[in-house]
Amino acid sequence: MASSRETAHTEQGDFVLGHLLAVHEPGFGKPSNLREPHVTRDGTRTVVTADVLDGLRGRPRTALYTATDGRFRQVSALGGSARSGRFSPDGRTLAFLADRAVPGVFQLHLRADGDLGEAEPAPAVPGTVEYLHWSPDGRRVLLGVAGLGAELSGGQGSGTNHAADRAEPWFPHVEDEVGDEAWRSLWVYTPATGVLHRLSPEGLNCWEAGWSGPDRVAAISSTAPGEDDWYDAALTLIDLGGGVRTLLTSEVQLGLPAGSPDGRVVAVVEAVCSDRWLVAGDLLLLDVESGETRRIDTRGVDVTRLDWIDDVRLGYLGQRHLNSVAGVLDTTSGGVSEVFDTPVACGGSTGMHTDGAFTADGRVCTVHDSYRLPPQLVLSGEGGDRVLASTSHPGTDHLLSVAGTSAPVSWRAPDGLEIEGILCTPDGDGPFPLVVNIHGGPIWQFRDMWSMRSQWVPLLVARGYAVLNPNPRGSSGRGQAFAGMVAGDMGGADTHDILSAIDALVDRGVADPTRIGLIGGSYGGFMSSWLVTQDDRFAAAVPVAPVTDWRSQNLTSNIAAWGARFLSPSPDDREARTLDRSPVVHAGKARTPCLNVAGALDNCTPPGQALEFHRALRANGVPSALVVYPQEGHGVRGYPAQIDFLTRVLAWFERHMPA
Ligand SMILES: CSCC[C@H](NC=O)C(=O)N[C@@H](Cc1ccccc1)C(=O)O
Repeated sequence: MASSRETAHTEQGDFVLGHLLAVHEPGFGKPSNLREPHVTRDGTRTVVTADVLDGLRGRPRTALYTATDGRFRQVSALGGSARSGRFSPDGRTLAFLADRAVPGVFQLHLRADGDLGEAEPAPAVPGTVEYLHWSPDGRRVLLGVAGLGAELSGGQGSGTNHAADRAEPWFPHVEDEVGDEAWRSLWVYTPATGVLHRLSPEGLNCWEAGWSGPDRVAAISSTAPGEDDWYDAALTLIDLGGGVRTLLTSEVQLGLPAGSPDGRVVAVVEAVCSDRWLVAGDLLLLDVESGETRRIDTRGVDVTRLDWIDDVRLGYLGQRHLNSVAGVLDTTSGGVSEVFDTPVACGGSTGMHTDGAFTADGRVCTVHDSYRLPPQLVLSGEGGDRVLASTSHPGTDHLLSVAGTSAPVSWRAPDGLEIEGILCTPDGDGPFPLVVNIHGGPIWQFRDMWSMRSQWVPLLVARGYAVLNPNPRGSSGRGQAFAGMVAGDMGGADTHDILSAIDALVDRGVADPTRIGLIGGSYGGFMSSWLVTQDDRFAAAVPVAPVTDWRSQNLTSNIAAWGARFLSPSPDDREARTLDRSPVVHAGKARTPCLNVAGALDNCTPPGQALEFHRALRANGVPSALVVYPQEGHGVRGYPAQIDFLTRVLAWFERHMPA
C-alpha cells in the first residue's frame, strides 16, 4: 500500500501512470469526450463541445469542433476553453461561449458565415455565461448568467464559481448576507444593434431558461439563489419588458423549459430529482393563454432533452430502461414517432444524460458511446446512423485491449421488483473478484457508456476485477414511480436491490463471494459506507464524497433541505430517520476496511462526512484510511490528484481482495 505521503514508485502507482499515459497520451491536444451536440436545421453543419487534455495536469480544457469529411476540425482557435456552440436559426451565425479574457469566466462570442477572422466577443455580462439560446426569429441571443459567487451543483464539482480563486490565501471564508454575486440572471443580446440588456428582475433567480416565441422567455426560477432553492423552483414566463408570470409549480422538480417558436405552448419536464440539472422525467405541455397542462405519453421514456423543430413538432430525447430514445411529438395530435431506440448511450459518458439536436426533417445529431465504443458524433434518421467523426485513436484502442466487455444484467430484488445494471468483466471465466460501483444522485442511471464514466472501472477490469454498475430503485429510465421509490427511503429498499445483485452474480458463477468490494461517489459514497454497516460480506470499500452522518450533513451541506426531505417527507419521523440511516451510527457493526475519500472544497457533501466515518471505524478497530484532496470539490477531477486517487483505489482493493 502506498504511504500517506506519496503514491509514486509502488507497483500500482507505476501501473496507473502507465495505463493513463497509454490511454491519454496519443490523444493529447485532440477531442476526447463529446457533449452538447448541435446541428443546423438543414443538417449540413454540426458543432460539438469536446474535452481536450494537453497533458496529465490540471483539468481538461474544452474546445468546439465541427465534423467535415469524417474528421473533427476545431471551430475556434481562441485561447482558453470554448463550449456551447449554437447556430442561428438560419444557420449562418455560430454563437458560443469562451473564457479567453478571464479563465473560467465564459462570455458570448459570435462568428458569422464567410467571416474569415476569429469570432467577435459580445459585450461582457457581469458573471459567467452558463448557456445560450437564439430567439426563434434569430434576432436575439438569450444568456443564462451565473454571478461569480453562485454555487455550483455537485455535478459541476460543487464549490462556488470563481470568487474563491480570486481571494488571497490568507482571506477568510465568509458566510454572511447573500451578495449580488450569488444570483443567476438572464440577459438578452441583440447582435444587429450591439445592445445587451438584463431581462430578469432583481430578486428572481433564474436557474435555466429558453425562448417562448420571439418576445418572451420561459424560465425555471426561484426567489432565492441558494442551491437548495432549486428544488422548489417554478416555471415562469418573462416578457422582454421584464414582466413575470408564474405558469406552473410542482410537488417535485421542473426543468428543461422550452417554448414553441410561436410562443403558444411551453414544454417542460417534471421529475423527481436529487441534483440540479439532472432532470429526467415526464413531458408536460402548457397552453400559455389558457394555462391548460397536458402530460404526454412518451411510452415510458424519461425525457432529458427538448428541441422544438417548428411550431407543431417537438423533438425529445430520453432514457427507457437501459436504452437511449429520440422521438418527435406532434403537439396537435399528441402522437409520438420514435427516431431511434438504442442500447448505445447518446452522450452519457460526459453529458450525464441523453442529449441531441434535431434537423427540420427529423434527423437527430447525437453522440454515440458505449463501454467498447469511444464517443463519436452521429447523425441518425430513417436511413440509419451516419458517423460524422470519431474520437478514437491508439489510446482508445489500448483501453479497449484491456477493458474487457460489458453486458446488461438484471435480477430480482427480495420484493420481486426487477433491477437492471451493466456488468463489466475481464476476459476469461469467473468467478471474479467483484467491485460494485454505485452511482450518485441517487436519481441518475448507468447505461452502457464509455469507461462507465469513471476511469476506475476499466482500470479495475484491466487488473482482473468484474465491476457491476447497478441501477437500484431511485434510478432514471424506469419512469417517475421507480425514481420516486428512493425519496423518503434512502438506504432502505435500494440496499436490498444491491445485496440481491451480489447474490445473483455469486449464484451465476460470476462473482467470488469472498472478494466483494464497493466503490461509489456522492450518494454512491453514502451507499458504500452504509452497506458495510448493514452486511459483513464486503472485503473492501471506497466511499468517495460520501454522506455518513445525516445530522451534520443537514447542518453543513448546501443541499441540506433536500437531504432532510429525501430522508423523510414527514417532519415527524425525520429525526429518527436522521439517526437510523446514518452510517456513523452503525459503525460498530462494520468490519470492512474502508478508504474514505473527499475533496476539501466540497460544499455538497463536505469532507467532514468522510472524516467522521473514518474516525468512527477506527474507534471500532476497523481498518480505515482517509484521503482529502485540498484542491478538489465534489469528486476528484484534476491531475495529478486523479493519478494519486486511482493508485490508492487500486492498492486498496489489491491489498484487501486481490484479483
Ligand atoms: C452521476 S451522478 C451525479 C450526481 C451526484 N450527486 C450526488 O450523488 C454527483 O454530483 N456526482 C458528481 C461528483 C462525483 C464524482 C465522482 C465521485 C464523487 C462525486 C459526478 O458524478 O460528477
